[in-house]
Amino acid sequence: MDMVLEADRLGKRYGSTWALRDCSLHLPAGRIAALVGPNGAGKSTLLHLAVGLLKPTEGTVRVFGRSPYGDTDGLADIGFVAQDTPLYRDFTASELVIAGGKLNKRWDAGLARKRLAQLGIPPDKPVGKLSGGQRAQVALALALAKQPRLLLLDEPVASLDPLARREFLQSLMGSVAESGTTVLLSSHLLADLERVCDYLIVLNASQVQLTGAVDDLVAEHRQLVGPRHDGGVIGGVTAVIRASHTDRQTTLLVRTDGPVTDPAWTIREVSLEDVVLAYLADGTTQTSHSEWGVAA
Ligand SMILES: Nc1ncnc2c1ncn2[C@@H]1O[C@H](COP(=O)(O)OP(=O)(O)OP(=O)(O)O)[C@@H](O)[C@H]1O
Repeated sequence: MDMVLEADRLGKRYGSTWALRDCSLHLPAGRIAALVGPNGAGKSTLLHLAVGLLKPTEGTVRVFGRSPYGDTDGLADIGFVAQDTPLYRDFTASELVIAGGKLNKRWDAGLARKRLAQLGIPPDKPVGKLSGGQRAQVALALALAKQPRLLLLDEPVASLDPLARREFLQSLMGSVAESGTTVLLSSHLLADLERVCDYLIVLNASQVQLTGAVDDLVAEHRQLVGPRHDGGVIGGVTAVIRASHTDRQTTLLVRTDGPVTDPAWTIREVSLEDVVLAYLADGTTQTSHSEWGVAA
């Protein structure tokens, strides 16, 4: 399997604060990957390291096998839309399309103009006077015109209303399906991500909590509900990710490696959102594996 992005024990420190620590992950080619985590988890830091805007403090990151920091040639393959879609606000969309052609070796100005026309975005109005949603679409059109092999988007839909979000994500999916571009997209909007992403990276407090193909992750996790249970081996369960109790009942979100056959438990399938929220739960609700004597 071709890997587009590989991080090995990657870390970035600002003064005494680790923004990202011990981050090891890979992103296979052709995926649309969701990068999720609470505020301050390290998502933007990971994206900035991947595009070469930051130098790792420790460990390595490789994009298409190259170390991005200082590698200006490698930039031709990477499209990046930073948080809040920074654009030159006095420029019109048409002017930005022309400027992009002068700054990039590979540039499909026709594609950008066609996208903007399809979306009804006025080409001759300064982008600073467009709506937030229109600006996000201009930024995406410019990033796609670059024909990147990897597209990094930092919270691209944060400022959009639900309809604009849906349109934005649909147009993104349509474009990358045609081109085969790999996408890594950070967002807090789990329901949106569940619709468009087939790969997941969960960061929390500067560390990777979970990574893998969405279908596999959803299939491997289950919710168990049963009589109050304060620990012990459960056959088929490799990890208890989250446990909550009432006086009589215990609810667990677990990772499995086979069927859970104990009839004491009612077993339910989970959504991607259930899985992500369980991994993001704080230490007071997360249960260590040893406490549960998890079955090997
Ligand atoms: N330039 C900087 N100087 C000092 N600390 C920074 C800097 N940039 C980020 N940090 C810190 O690094 C940590 C990770 O920040 P980062 O912006 O990567 O998080 P994030 O997951 O993108 O957050 P958000 O969802 O709020 O955008 C935070 O604790 C943040 O305060």
